[in-house]
Amino acid sequence: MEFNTAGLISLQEALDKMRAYVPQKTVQDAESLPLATAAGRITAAPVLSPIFVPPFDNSAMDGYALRLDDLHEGAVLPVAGKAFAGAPFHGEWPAGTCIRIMTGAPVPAGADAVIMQEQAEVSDAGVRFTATAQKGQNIRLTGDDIKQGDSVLPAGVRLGAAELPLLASLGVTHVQVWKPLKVAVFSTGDELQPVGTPLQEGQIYDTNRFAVRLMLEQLGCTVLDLGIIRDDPQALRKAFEEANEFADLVISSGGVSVGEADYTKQMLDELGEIGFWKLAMKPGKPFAFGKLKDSWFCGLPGNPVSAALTFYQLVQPFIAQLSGHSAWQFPPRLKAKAVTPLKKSPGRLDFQRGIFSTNAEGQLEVRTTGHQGSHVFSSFSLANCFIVLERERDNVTAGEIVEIEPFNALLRS
Ligand SMILES: Nc1nc2c(c(=O)[nH]1)N[C@H]1C(S)=C(S)[C@@H](COP(=O)(O)OP(=O)(O)OC[C@H]3O[C@@H](n4cnc5c(N)ncnc54)[C@H](O)[C@@H]3O)O[C@H]1N2
Ligand code: MOO
Ligand SMILES: [Mg+2]
Repeated sequence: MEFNTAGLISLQEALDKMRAYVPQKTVQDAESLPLATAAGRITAAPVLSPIFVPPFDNSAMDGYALRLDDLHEGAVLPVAGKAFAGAPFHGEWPAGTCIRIMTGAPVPAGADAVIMQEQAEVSDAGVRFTATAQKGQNIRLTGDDIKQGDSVLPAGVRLGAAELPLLASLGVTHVQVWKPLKVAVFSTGDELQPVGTPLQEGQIYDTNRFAVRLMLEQLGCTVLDLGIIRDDPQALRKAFEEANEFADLVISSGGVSVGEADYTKQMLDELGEIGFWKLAMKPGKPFAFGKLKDSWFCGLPGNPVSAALTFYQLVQPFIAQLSGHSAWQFPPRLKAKAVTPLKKSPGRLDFQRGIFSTNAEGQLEVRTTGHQGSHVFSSFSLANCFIVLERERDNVTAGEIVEIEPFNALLRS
């Protein structure tokens, strides 16, 4: 049976509405951190290079630095000195001689080229070259890679293993980054028990808080975990108020649908304002977004697959925007051949969990992880992508081309 989906907003409308709530960041939101503690943070301003890279002309080869004027047929050039990386040559360099030079060593003033030692014959008289040279050959020029004052990283990028070593290579000691977002999280449900507690009749373990907390930590947020809150309006009001007090963003799970113990939407209405509720998306139909007194609010549905999926598809981009992570984007969607049939009824954009791979012909293909119920979390742990099926389409037969969205590091680290 399918629900009546007429009044549901699309995922894109929901994302647009959430984006409209994102404020402009100000200088108070930024801080300066030493490089060693800035991993995972987002740049708040472009980083400019304080130096030229390389900082001086240097040799790309182990060989001999020379003046091209001295390089005539049959010439034998005595060695006038040596230049090492870290120990430049500073002596007299008479005409008609060359300098022994190692890779990375500063090129002595006046040298036109470096000839690699494989193209040199050394005797007591000096060095005879077996190849000619072009002006500038094997010399890495000052500022070849980066000029002093160049912007090497824009604002809005996350600092990781590709970015921080670059800044270290420039001698940058501190970097301007955005302060981490403070996020409060709680699960709601009388049936929920934390891991480590024996289950009584009708009880289950709390999956969602574990999933949400882990993803928040990966996104670089500072997390306040308020635990499991009973399906009781008083207890919920207290949790909402405490969360709002601490956090920029409050995330709950469960109680967001229409059952007699579902109070989330009512709380949001009483304590703040509802931005939207209910999406044409599967899983993840009941999802509440809005504003509390001092924070934003996202109410994830209780079913674990729905909670993880709505976090991934809606909350993750919202957090990226609130965190100033403007370079953030989902991995691009790809076309793949479905090698298993997929069940789908029209009405909601469907994010099924799939496993994609390259077949013997080099084409992408995708298979279902099996049972797609929103309580079946194993469908997530087996998968490496979403199979994205448009809102109004129905079943997919094996052999059809479908769209897939590979998981990013949040789900596949
Ligand atoms: N009459 C209708 N019923 C339901 C509708 C609907 O449109 N009309 N929508 C269904 C859909 S879709 C979803 S998704 C769920 C969402 O329910 P709630 O957000 O109200 O969540 P609960 O009722 O509290 O729980 C649902 C389900 O998930 C389990 N759960 C809850 N929290 C956790 C947790 N932290 N860890 C693991 N499992 C959790 C809970 O035990 C329930 O089984 O509503 C449908 N109903
Ligand atoms: O959206 Mo519910 O999340 O389909 O199970
Ligand atoms: Mg419910």
